[in-house]
Amino acid sequence: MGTSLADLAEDRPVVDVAVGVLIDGDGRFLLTSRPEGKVYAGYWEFPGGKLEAGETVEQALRRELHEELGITIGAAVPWRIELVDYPHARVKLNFCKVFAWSGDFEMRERQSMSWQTLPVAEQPVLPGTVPVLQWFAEERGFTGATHAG
Ligand SMILES: Nc1nc2c([nH]c(=O)n2[C@H]2C[C@H](O)[C@@H](COP(=O)(O)OP(=O)(O)OP(=O)(O)O)O2)c(=O)[nH]1
Repeated sequence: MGTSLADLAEDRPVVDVAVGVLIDGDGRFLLTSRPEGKVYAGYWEFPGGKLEAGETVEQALRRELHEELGITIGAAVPWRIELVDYPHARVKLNFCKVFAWSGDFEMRERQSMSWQTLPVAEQPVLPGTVPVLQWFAEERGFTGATHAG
């Protein structure tokens, strides 16, 4: 039996990522654009980043959102997990809802931020972000396209 490309893809290590879905008092959620110099630069996503050794998802999320946005989050409520195979990596996205934070938003990586509801007006949206919009649609009884393009 030979090894197919698919088998090799399955063997790629999984990179754990903590992703924050910040929701404000009006039910809007925060999207940020990926900074220059990263893969998918300019694409809109939920803020977050990779876990460092020994970190829990919540710890990584608290660190990343402080580093990237200057805020300190309260509790991170685990929502859903998604596995995405990109050409550059195989990522496990640990999405958490966040309803409380303190501090003023600062775009420390010169990214942009945008509070959105459905349908999302910003584009392009990162492929790994699209399912989250669908989960919101299901939760909120929203029908129709969740985002442009
Ligand atoms: N933050 C975030 N990442 C996402 C989302 N959807 C999605 O597929 N990803 C992917 C893109 C990247 O492959 C990975 C996150 O890695 P990253 O490069 O942003 O993480 P990082 O800030 O730790 O980056 P670095 O230190 O390596 O520069 O997860 C999302 O909604 N938010």
